[in-house]
Amino acid sequence: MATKVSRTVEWNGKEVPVYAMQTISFSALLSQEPAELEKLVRCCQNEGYFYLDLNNIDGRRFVDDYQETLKLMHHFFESPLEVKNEYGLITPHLGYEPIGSRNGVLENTRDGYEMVKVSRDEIQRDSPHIPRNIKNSTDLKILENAISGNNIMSKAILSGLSTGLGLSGARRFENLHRNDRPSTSTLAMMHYIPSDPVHDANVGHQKHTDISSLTVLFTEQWGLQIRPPGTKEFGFVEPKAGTAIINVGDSLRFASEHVFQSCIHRVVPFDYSEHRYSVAYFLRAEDDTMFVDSEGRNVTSRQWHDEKFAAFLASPMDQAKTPSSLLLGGMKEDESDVYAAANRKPVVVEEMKPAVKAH
Ligand SMILES: O=C(O)CCC(=O)C(=O)O
Ligand SMILES: [Fe+2]
Repeated sequence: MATKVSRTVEWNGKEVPVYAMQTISFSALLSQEPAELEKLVRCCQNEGYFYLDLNNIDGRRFVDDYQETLKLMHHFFESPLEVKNEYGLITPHLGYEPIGSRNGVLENTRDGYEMVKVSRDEIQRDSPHIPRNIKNSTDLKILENAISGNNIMSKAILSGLSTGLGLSGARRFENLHRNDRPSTSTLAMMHYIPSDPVHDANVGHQKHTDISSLTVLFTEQWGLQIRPPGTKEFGFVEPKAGTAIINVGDSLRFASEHVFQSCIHRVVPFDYSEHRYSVAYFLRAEDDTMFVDSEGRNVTSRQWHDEKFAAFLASPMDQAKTPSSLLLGGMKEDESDVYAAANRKPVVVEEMKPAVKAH
């Protein structure tokens, strides 16, 4: 099925597609309406992404939670770097990553965002490990609401997919994502700094598929681009008020026996002068879930997470040596991507090491 382009926008000196995305109603999903479940299954099989419409009585609270999270993020990111680095990156799914911890979206750049992650397992502990500048009881409540709300949305989607595919009992996808089992599920809060792709050393977010089973993303700002299966170029995802952007990640692709599409995406500077904020919840499978990965290997969910995270953090040289099946979860691109190299004046970028704290 050909992917539809809803319109084009001018970006980087040319007209670029804005990809049309299906919308799934959270309300219809809760009632498991058969037509909605069929549409949901088709979205995951054909494209690997969709909007989740939260403009209804059950969904609006999650949009409100996102607004609260945004305020908390401003407070966190506007604190001095020493305060943020004091928390550091405790484990790959918990902690702070400063700007430039990973490769950027263009050759010879490092990334243009800082990120703080609070994991679902951590927020449930008696004294969770949380940065001290977002740790009062109001902050903890905001983080708990965001994590539980995103968990509820993503579980409703998993449940709809299981029913839509006729899976029962232990074969249902929810059964690989039980709430009381250890997992790397986490809430990632991101702040992208203004950047000019031609001159700046820190630009965007590298091309990848997500490690997760499902990603629930909130953002009000442009910048996210996807590369739908079979298309020849990246195009924008239009942010829409009252909706979350959902994409399938590698784990659900593997759990579906590689029938669902894991979404190839990246983040580019849209308005070069803008600070951009996004919140992604990564619902991940229980650590010891077994999958067959894109190379036919038997791996646990945790192993896939750890290997792919190491590839995310690897230097450009080391990353070039890892198979593309790791960064792209076995998804194929039809034609090579010219933006990454063509838009760059040759610059020398000092390699920056991520601030990973030993604990
Ligand atoms: O910031 C965004 O819009 C997407 C971020 C993303 O792709 C990720 O964190 O995996
Ligand atoms: Fe992503």
